[in-house]
Parts: sequence; structure tokens; C-alpha cells
Amino acid sequence: MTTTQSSTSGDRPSGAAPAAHGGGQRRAVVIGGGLAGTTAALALADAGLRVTLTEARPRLGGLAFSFRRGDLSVDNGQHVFLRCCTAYQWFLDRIAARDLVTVQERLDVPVVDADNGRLGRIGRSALPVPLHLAASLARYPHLSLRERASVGRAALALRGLDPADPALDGVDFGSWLTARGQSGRTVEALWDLVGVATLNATAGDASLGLAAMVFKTGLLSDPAAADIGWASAPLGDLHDGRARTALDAAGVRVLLRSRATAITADRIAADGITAAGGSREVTVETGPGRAERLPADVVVLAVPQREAHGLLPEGAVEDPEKLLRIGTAPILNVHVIYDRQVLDRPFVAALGSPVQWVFDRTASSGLTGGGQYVALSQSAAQDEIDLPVAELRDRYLPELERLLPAARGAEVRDFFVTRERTATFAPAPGVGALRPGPVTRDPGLYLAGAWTATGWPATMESAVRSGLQASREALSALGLPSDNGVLEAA
Ligand SMILES: Cc1cc2nc3c(=O)[nH]c(=O)nc-3n(C[C@H](O)[C@H](O)[C@H](O)COP(=O)(O)OP(=O)(O)OC[C@H]3O[C@@H](n4cnc5c(N)ncnc54)[C@H](O)[C@@H]3O)c2cc1C
Repeated sequence: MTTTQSSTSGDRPSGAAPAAHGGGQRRAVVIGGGLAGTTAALALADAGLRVTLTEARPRLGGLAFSFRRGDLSVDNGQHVFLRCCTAYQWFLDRIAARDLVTVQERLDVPVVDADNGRLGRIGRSALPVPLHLAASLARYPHLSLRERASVGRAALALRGLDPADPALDGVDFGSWLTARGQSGRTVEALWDLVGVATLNATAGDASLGLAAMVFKTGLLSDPAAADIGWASAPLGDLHDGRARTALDAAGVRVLLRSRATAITADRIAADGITAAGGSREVTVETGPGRAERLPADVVVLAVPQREAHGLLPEGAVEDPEKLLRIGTAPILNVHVIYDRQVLDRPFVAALGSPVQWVFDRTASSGLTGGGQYVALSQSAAQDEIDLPVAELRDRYLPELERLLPAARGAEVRDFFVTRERTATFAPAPGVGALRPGPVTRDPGLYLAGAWTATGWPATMESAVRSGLQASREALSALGLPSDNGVLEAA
């Protein structure tokens, strides 16, 4: 292996950044070009550091990406966000990508019961919380009167919970709902309808702390909090294309196809921890037989938990094995191209069917010629993630015909699936105690990633928050302000 020594090459005018020990700009290396790493790289560059972002794959965006299939741009999975996802929306602004997303003016989720074809809606009015949901709940046809009343009582009880209370982390949401009088049908038709999509677990498999966080923030904080947003262009146009442009403009050196293989520190104290002021070096494989060693005052490790465990220098976190105890959960996406329009709204959620949520991806994928492209987003898909395509086709096409009458008799032009086996960390009871914060015992090394301790489930919001948290800690240790204000505002 050839090893070349190189330094970063940001193109800020000299003097724009604070001086490092021994003169010159402070150097940061961010490992991982998902939303967490991209956020950290931007925040550090904005504060005047010379930043190199190194990403193993040939593109940025991490788990929220697109690929080409013939003439189509396909997202690996439907990604939605809520209006309360303030950090992700800050990120969209920072990469100048607001024009590539759509946000509903008012929460409106159509819910079809496949068993009887009945359409209900979860929506909101302009009334203050919690009355904003009252009218929609009162009319929700998929629950009995008694069940609807019980939902109101459980929502009020949820409102009184503190999601950050460690005692909630060990309790499962399903048992809590049962103890609050929620029937199996109520859980299926309401709590899991929202919870499975946001937590990537059914109520029985989810930590009450995370569930309380999602429902309190999304449904019980502000009337507009749960308005739904989604990309109206391929995810890659946002998280790779626009992000690259923003990083270039900020002077960040981006290394793609460049896997970090080691982090070393030059001043290791007797207890194995890098002494303050010591510099670090990140070794990156930039191609077959080629590597670079990147010196850094600050390293942000923004890779999934298993990879982070493999890269963390010894002693950098107290109990690194905890990272390996954070489980993962899969998401399956089923993509169907019909020869005609079968869905007459941007999305629909389903009950009484294995189908969970169906999204219209026609315009964003670039499909032309009068057909329609729908994508089924199947969260907590442990039982299906490894099924053969033919089996999934036999399962889902008839279900779509049950749900969407216009699909009956329509020709299927293409059918394919995307499988993300480790789409998110599993939000299981107890996971909160395993998620580390951004600070390690090495004062120049920080952790980021949707799986770190942000209080949020594994979402784009959590990823961006983690990148902001890590960069804020790094800047504060250098005596520099971090002035984006997003974390404080939320
Ligand atoms: C199918 C699917 C659907 C989803 N739906 C939603 C949704 O609707 N709403 C929502 O908010 N969230 C959703 N998510 C979750 C969301 O995509 C993630 O939480 C978020 O993108 C994670 O970002 P991250 O930066 O923390 O991690 P990642 O995206 O995993 O980024 C880590 C990056 O590090 C790189 N890397 C790893 N090792 C190295 C190394 N040694 N050197 C250099 N680079 C390395 C990886 O290649 C990767 O690019 C979904 C995820 C999936 C998979």
C-alpha cells in the first residue's frame, strides 16, 4: 500500500479561521457523508475550520439516497419529515434545497381500510393543541366511539410524560397503551399507523421514551407540528447534489470512495485517552493500494454504530460494547410501475392489509408516458425483508388491487424491491441507555449519527441534530461559537 501524507485543502482565505496550536487553521476530518456527517462538515466549515469529509461510497447522502433504474430515479426508501423536524429543515435551507421538498399546508393523512374500502382521514384544524385533532378524531371511521374517546384520554396521559425521563426508556409503548385502555384495534388503526412509520417498530417493540417523544412533539406540541413533508425530487438531488454544492462553496474538501480505516492520536495519556491539545490522524483508503493520512485537530465520526465501534481508538468511550448492543431494524420498499394512474393523491395509509403506506413517486422519479409509479414503504419489515421478489409480488399486487380499485385491470410494467436491512437502529426498550452522546473521552473526537443520543428515533432529523450537536461540542472545546441556533430553538 502506498501511503501519502497530505493535509486538507480548504480554500478559505488565510486568516478567516481561528489559529490552531502552532499557527494555521484548525483542521477537522469528518468521517461519513450521510446527513450527520454532511451537517457536521458544514457547521465546522462555517465556523472557519478547514474540513475534509471522507465518505466510503461514491456519493453523499448515506441511507437517504437515489439510484438510476433505466430512465427512472429511484429513492431507496420513501423519506418523509414533519414540520416539527426543525433541524432537517435548517439543513435543507443550508444546502439550498427547500425548493425540492413539499410540505402539506395542513396535516392530512388519508387512511383506507382494505377490508371495506372505507376512507378515513387524520387531519388537523387551526385550533390550539390538543383540540386541533379533536374534530378529525371524532370523525375517524376506523374506530368505535368508545375507542375514539379512549384515544383522547391516552393522548392526554402522553402529554404528561417526559420523554427524557430514563424510567420511560425501559418500558414498552404497547404495554403502556394497553394499561391506558387502548384496544388492539386502536393500536393498529391509530398508534401503530403513525408509530410504525416513525419509529420503525410496533408499539410492543418500542421504547415508551421514544414513542412519547414522537407523539408529543409531532401531535401535541404545536398544531402544525405534524404537517407532512417529502422530497419532490429524487433524494440524491438533495442529499448528494445540493449538499455537494454547499460543501464546495463552504470550502470543504470531499473525498468520495474513501473509507476511513483508522483514527490515531499522537498524545496518548497513561489512561489511554488523548491529552487535550494532542492532534489526531485519520487514515483513509482512497483507492486500491492508495491511502492518505489526514492530520486533524477535530475528528467527527459520523458512521453507523457498528462501523463506529470498529474505528474508535481504544479507551475513547467508556464501554464500546454498548454500541454493538444497539439493534437494527429493516425497511422494505416495494416499487410498482402501472400503465395508468391508480392512486389519486400523494399518499395513502392502509389498514387491514400488509400494505402500510403507499406513495406516488411518478413526478419525482421522472416517469413519463401516462403511467404511475407507486412505492410501498414497509417499516418494521423483519418478516419480509428476505422474501424473494416473486413472493412479494404475489403478496402485494393483489393487496394493491384491494386498496386501489383503479389498479384492478391495470398492467404492471415493472415491479422491484429495495431492501434496507439495517435501515434504523431498533427503538427497543432500553436503547436510550445504549446511545452515546457526541463527546468522547478524547477531547478532539466526537460522535454523530442518527443512532447517537439525540432523543429522536433514527430519522433524518436525528442525523442532522447529531451533526449539529457534535460540531457544537467541538467548536465549544476550541472556544468558538456555533451560531446556527437550531438546537436551542427546538
Ligand atoms: C428505507 C429507509 C427509509 C427511511 N425513512 C425515513 C423517513 O421517512 N424519515 C426519516 O426522517 N428518516 C428515514 N430513514 C432514516 C434516515 O435515512 C436515517 O436516519 C439517516 O439518513 C441516517 O443518517 P446518518 O448520517 O446518521 O447515517 P448514514 O446515512 O448511515 O451515513 C453514514 C455514512 O457513513 C459512511 N461510512 C461508513 N463507514 C465509513 C468509513 N469507514 N469511512 C467513510 N465513510 C463511512 C456510509 O457509507 C454512510 O454514507 C429511513 C431510512 C431508510 C433506510
